[in-house]
Amino acid sequence: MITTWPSPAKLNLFLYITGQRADGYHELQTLFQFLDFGDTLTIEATQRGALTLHTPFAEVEDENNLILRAARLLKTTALADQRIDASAGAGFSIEKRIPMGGGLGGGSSNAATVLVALNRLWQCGYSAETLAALGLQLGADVPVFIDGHAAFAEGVGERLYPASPPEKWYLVAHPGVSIPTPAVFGDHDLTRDTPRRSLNQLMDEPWHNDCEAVVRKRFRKVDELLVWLLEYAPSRLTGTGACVFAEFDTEEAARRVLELAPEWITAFVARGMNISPLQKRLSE
Ligand SMILES: C[C@@](CO)(OP(=O)(O)O)[C@H](O)COP(=O)(O)OP(=O)(O)OC[C@H]1O[C@@H](n2ccc(N)nc2=O)[C@H](O)[C@@H]1O
Ligand SMILES: Nc1ncnc2c1ncn2[C@@H]1O[C@H](COP(=O)(O)OP(=O)(O)O)[C@@H](O)[C@H]1O
Repeated sequence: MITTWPSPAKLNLFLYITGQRADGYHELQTLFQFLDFGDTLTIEATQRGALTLHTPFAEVEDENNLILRAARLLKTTALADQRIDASAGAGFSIEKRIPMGGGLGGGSSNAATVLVALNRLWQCGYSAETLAALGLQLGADVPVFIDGHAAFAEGVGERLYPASPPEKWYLVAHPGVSIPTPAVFGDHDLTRDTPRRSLNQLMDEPWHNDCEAVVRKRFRKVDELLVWLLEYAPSRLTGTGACVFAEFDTEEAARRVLELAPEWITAFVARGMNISPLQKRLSE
């Protein structure tokens, strides 16, 4: 049977770096919200054993593709736990809409969707907590996509607390550059000592992203994009970039600005969602 699954994008509505662990990873306080915009995965569970991506990416070898890495991880784990046998297989196709390396979490979201969907299709019976722990091995943002609820995250993103920020409309814009996460975390000028605050305190204060200054300094296009957007609405970076978002109370207001966007800007309008489209699909 062929099934289709949403794989939504996320925004980091704020992102603060509060320290650095001994292993070099940065301690964050961040607020995740999903978008009603994302990729669509088509998955066919088979009994032929193989895990196949029918729509390979030009930019990513199959071996490194998070779709197949997530599928392999679930298969290995479920085989060891004797929840499936070696004949469990799957074929994947994806309609990719989320720009890669954009800070919109596309790769992590694809991994989460694959774990959740195969858990259902292969009837592995793992809880969301177990899937999230597995997903964390693939990327810090995978657990929030599995959990499916907007969340305040601490640590490197593994401690999640459900949150319900306003579901605003966003103009999300891509400056045409891809920014690798390590380039930002490795920058000497990065702010790494923002004091830790409670969620209540954070919700009451204006929101920022500690990566923004470094990204604006290193990538002129991101700076130009923010200068342009800030004329119209509060705007900032998501994740470690490259995408930025401007927030609006209505879709019409966001679309009016979209129409004014200069040609070099690729942008779309989407709504913030506190329950992810994947979560909604699961409860259908
Ligand atoms: C900071 C966030 C916020 O959403 O950025 P985006 O990737 O979405 O832009 C994520 O948590 C990113 O997590 P994740 O996507 O797993 O990071 P990776 O690409 O695996 O990290 C690449 C490298 O960045 C550094 N890194 C990453 C996360 C972190 N909290 N501290 C770090 O220092 C590490 O050197 C790591 O090896
Ligand atoms: N299925 C996938 N979708 C997107 N990126 C993937 C995928 N598999 C592996 N990657 C790699 O992960 C990197 C980060 O991707 P992504 O999660 O979309 O961006 P970000 O971490 O900036 O939000 C990409 O640049 C790409 O090399």
